Amino acid sequence: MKKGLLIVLSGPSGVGKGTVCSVLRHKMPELVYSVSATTRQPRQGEMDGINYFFKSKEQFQDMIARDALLEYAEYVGNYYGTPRDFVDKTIAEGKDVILEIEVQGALKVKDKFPEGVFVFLLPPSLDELKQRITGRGTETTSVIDHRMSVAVDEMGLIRHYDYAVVNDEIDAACHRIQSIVTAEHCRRERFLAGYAELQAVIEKAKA
Ligand SMILES: Nc1ncnc2c1ncn2[C@@H]1O[C@H](COP(=O)(O)OP(=O)(O)OP(=O)(O)O)[C@@H](O)[C@H]1O
Ligand SMILES: Nc1nc2c(ncn2[C@@H]2O[C@H](COP(=O)(O)O)[C@@H](O)[C@H]2O)c(=O)[nH]1
Repeated sequence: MKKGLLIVLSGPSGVGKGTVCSVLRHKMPELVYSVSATTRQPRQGEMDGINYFFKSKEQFQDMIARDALLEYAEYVGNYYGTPRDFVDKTIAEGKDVILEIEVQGALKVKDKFPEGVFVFLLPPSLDELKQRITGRGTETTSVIDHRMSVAVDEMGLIRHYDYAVVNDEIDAACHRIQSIVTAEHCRRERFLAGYAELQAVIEKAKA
């Protein structure tokens, strides 16, 4: 069976990964979202198993020891990781999976899964990025400052990605990502049955 795509949406904190991903999931219901594990405390309204699998540090370390994570990273004082089995199983079923993860983790996925599609979401400017993190109102000033300094380092890693998408307008950013997914499917089609048939026609014409 044809395997699904692994799409990795990454970028600095506050750029809008979560927002874009949730709009994208409405626009592309066929896209399967991978729920991460984290040791961070739930924010108001977040639900276990929906937003994250909320774990204690011991539970998270046990997942690492069991090799149950495709990747994990420590980010601003907490651990975050992608459960491996869900991703493997879903892709093997031919469904496209989207991961919404930070930059260190995305680069680890790239090592293990180079055929993935790596998309870096960019803010229109650093000022706008700070306003978005601050405006969300979920972090203290010191965490915001820490996330901003990490963001600047992360942007230097954009060259490792396949695509850069500016999140100026949510719908426009989603549209760009939809186009990328469509293009990647078309790119992979060239190795499938139609391509083999085309080769046979070319060989026959040449004979
Ligand atoms: N295109 C946009 N224009 C204006 N505001 C936006 C846009 N995209 C997202 N936002 C706002 O920016 C804030 C941060 O967005 P979001 O939480 O999705 O970012 P994130 O990249 O997932 O952050 P984190 O990595 O910290 O979880 C939110 O308040 C969101 O409503
Ligand atoms: N490496 C990973 N990063 C992840 C994962 N799940 C989420 N994240 C990223 O962590 C930061 C902080 O998230 P927040 O919910 O505390 O704001 C953000 O950049 C997420 O994209 C994961 O499984 N692995």
